[in-house]
Amino acid sequence: MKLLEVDNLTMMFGGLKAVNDVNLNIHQGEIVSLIGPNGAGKTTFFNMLTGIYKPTSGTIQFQNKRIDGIPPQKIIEQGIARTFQNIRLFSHMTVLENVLLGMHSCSSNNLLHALLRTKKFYQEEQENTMKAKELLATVGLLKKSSDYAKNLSYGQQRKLEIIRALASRPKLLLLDEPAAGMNPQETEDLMKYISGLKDLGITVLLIEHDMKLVMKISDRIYVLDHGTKIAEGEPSVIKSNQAVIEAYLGKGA
Ligand SMILES: Nc1ncnc2c1ncn2[C@@H]1O[C@H](COP(=O)(O)OP(=O)(O)OP(=O)(O)O)[C@@H](O)[C@H]1O
Repeated sequence: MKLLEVDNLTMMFGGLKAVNDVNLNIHQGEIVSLIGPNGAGKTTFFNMLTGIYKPTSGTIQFQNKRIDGIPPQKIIEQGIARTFQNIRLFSHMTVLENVLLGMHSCSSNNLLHALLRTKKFYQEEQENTMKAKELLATVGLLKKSSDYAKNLSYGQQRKLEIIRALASRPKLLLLDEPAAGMNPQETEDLMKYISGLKDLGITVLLIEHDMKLVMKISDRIYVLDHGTKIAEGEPSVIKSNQAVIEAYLGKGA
């Protein structure tokens, strides 16, 4: 089943076509990577998928419903969550609180229940805490639940970002350079973790510069260069694609 279908997506900033007429689709259960040199338009593409930017033209359908141009919060509610290139945790809150915040973005607990501190509110808080702890355990962060997010190592903060995104129970998880700044062992662990998300029914779209990781983990890869899609296919095909090699290494490569 097609989970995400993007047709002719374009984003202009003044005269600059940051994303130029891009088509992309993702099937349920796939791990798809979006790669390309610096400035290729990858993050702009994510920003359109998550409602931060309204596309200049083109359409985005998620589970057969148009989502282009709708606000970020509504997109989370539809089942798309993301992490950011620059870590965006609440550094003066605990690890557990950061995950709970991710949950509240999809919680049925409305303001009234929270204000009145109803029984329903407490029940839901308890359930959320349990689920948050279960999620933290999957990346070895349970014992850090009460630590401030700012006191985690860089690799741990990246993991926490992923857990916070997963807390909203997404069907599609967008990861923007999750391995940036990680050491080789942390990257290896992360790769296994992302692969494991498939078994939980989570589909992944990944922006990543670590080519070893991308080639190992991806079912399919899309390549952007200067906003335009220059290649798509399985890792073995992308590896030997001349346009891709030139985009990364320059003409004559
Ligand atoms: N808000 C904006 N206003 C103007 N130009 C922008 C804006 N956001 C991005 N751009 C430009 O759009 C182009 C694509 O940028 P984008 O950040 O999407 O690339 P990227 O592939 O994610 O790059 P990187 O790998 O370096 O993160 C760049 O030329 C960038 O300067």
